[in-house]
Amino acid sequence: MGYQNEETIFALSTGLGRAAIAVMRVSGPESAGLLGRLCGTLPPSRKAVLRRLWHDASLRDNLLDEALVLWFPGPNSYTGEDGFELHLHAGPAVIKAVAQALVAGGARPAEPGEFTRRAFTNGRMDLVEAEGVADLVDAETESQRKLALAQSDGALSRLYGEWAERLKRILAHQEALIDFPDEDLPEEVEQGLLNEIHALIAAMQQHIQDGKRGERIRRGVVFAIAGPPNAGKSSLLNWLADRDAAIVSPVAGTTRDAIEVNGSLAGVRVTFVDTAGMRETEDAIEAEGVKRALFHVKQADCVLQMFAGDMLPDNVFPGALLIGNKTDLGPVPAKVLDVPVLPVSLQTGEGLNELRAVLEQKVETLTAQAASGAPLLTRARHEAGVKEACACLQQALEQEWPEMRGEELRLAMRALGRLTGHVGVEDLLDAVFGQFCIGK
Ligand SMILES: Nc1nc2c(ncn2[C@@H]2O[C@H](COP(=O)(O)OP(=O)(O)OP(=O)(O)O)[C@@H](O)[C@H]2O)c(=O)[nH]1
Ligand SMILES: [K+]
Ligand SMILES: [Mg+2]
Repeated sequence: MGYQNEETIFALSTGLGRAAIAVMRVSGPESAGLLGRLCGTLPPSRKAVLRRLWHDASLRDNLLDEALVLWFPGPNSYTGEDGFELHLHAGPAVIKAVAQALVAGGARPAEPGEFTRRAFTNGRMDLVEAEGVADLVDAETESQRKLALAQSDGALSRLYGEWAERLKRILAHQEALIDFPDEDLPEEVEQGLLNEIHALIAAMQQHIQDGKRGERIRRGVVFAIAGPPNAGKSSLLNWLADRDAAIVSPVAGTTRDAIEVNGSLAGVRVTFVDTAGMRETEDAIEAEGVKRALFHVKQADCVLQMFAGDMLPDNVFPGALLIGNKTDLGPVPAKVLDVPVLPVSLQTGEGLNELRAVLEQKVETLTAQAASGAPLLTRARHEAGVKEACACLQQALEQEWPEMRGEELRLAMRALGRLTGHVGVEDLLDAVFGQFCIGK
């Protein structure tokens, strides 16, 4: 992309707070000068060396710290520019003094995500990989880590790149049909081209279908707990959270606002949402709670539908796990409306181990790897891009005129290009990089 950043930036790449070591990261054209100013001479490339850091080494003015220094000359650095890292003693006064020395040398503090944005600008990674880096920084569970690592390592980008290559070949054939309309190109050329478009559409549709799983891993699997008042929904939430997250009381209609608790099951991030008991009510606030409950039921990946004792539900939400609570007061039926019931007692703990196993199983099913082993899409942005490309290909199949078909194919190509950031993405960049922390 050939675009050079004039400014040299710096940021603390480690978190603030009491720690032994803080890593200061610097990138930009003035890096060599700055590092020389701090420690005298440039250390060897890509080797950790111990150096004294001065406010201005040439003057032996104000010793700041003794630190490990790493010099990363471009273009084979994270950002593609010259850069270096200082592994400082993490005292706030040390960090502040080094930051002041960097500013005195002409650098400025980095914006959130600016290092990775420069890596993108300098062609060191594409947009999908950059998003993978952001997810890796945020990863809390094993499955999030694996997904983000594969993505930042380019697995998803390679899949989109492959599709772009296939599309390029289709376009080339299409152009041949346009350029030689009256020559006797064999029928097979056109049929082969249509077959290829069909195959690509099928691959994209499969990817979109599998995609829900990737997104679930990234943002977590959401369970909504729903049912009539006093079924024991908040009691269930508290057990799942292992703390008193929600108020439990014998008063029907205790919970009004939806209460969310995060945790992890089977190595996957999960969110449980406790909701207001569903019933007809005159109370305006409770009615609002019921409305919110229905909203969460709709949004959830899976509904935990509770009832107590013999207050059987007269409908079951699609895909819901039915939980029959308060077995200590009497038995619950094995099935309701043909859906098996998980019998539990939040009071005595009966059935809770079995319930946990069922929930783990559910999480595994909802986030299972695609059968094809293909990388999963992880964001609504990817889904929208692939859907757009797919829609253009479907449009292409409808077109009688070769020129019109060619135009739809080019639009599909653009949609794929925007995904990885290879075409016209200026407006996208702030959205993608704004979510990073400073120093990445
Ligand atoms: N005997 C018995 N009581 C239970 C059990 N689980 C919950 N309870 C009691 O049932 C009452 C209602 O429990 P909650 O957890 O507040 O029920 P809820 O479904 O959240 O109720 P709302 O928020 O009002 O919709 C409380 O008094 C609980 O102590 C159980 O397994 N056995
Ligand atoms: K209650
Ligand atoms: Mg409640």
